[in-house]
Amino acid sequence: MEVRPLGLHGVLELLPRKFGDDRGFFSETYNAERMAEAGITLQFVQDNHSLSAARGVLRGLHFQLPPRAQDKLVRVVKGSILDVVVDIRKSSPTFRKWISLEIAAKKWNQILIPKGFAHGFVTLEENTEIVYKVTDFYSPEHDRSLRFDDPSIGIEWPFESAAMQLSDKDRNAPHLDGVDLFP
Ligand SMILES: Cc1cn([C@H]2C[C@H](O)[C@@H](COP(=O)(O)OP(=O)(O)O[C@H]3O[C@H](C)C(=O)[C@H](O)[C@H]3O)O2)c(=O)[nH]c1=O
Repeated sequence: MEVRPLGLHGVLELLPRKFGDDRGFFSETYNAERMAEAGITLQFVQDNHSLSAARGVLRGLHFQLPPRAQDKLVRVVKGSILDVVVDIRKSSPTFRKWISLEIAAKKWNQILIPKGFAHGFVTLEENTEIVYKVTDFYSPEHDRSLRFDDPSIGIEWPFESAAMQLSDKDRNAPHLDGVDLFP
């Protein structure tokens, strides 16, 4: 498995091996030993799967607060997304900084997002499906949303705001200065 550091410390792009033949392909999409060899010893407890029917569906920015914060390992099994990660740790030298990465079934890449980061994505194709592992269970009481177009973060999305489809929760999420964050 290839591991590529991205522009925020601890956020990694992972590329598992894919064995193709005339039947199709086989890939170990998660292997704890391969992860440990890369210094990643997270214990995932829940798998999630979402389908977004349209191109331009934006989900996020979401995170769970401590003590129920989640590390996430995200991949796309159909279609493609522009994945966005924001550092929301007030004491971090990269607080408010964001990075984006295209994750696509065709690229077979994944992104590892540690606790302390808000996560969101916008779909680049219709009928995009993402599957992801998390290191703590869903806790509505600790689930938080952050405004995707907060000017104090300045995320450059590939579509105009009005052209993207969001849940009411996400469309009306608070800005950074109105959300409980990580210390
Ligand atoms: C996250 C989650 C949600 N749900 C229920 C709660 C709602 O009734 C329904 C849809 O939830 P939500 O609108 O928060 O789903 P997304 O907008 O896809 O949110 C996710 O997408 C962003 C990008 C993330 O990084 C998070 O993992 C997650 O927040 O599923 C559950 O039952 N378990 C869960 O773990």
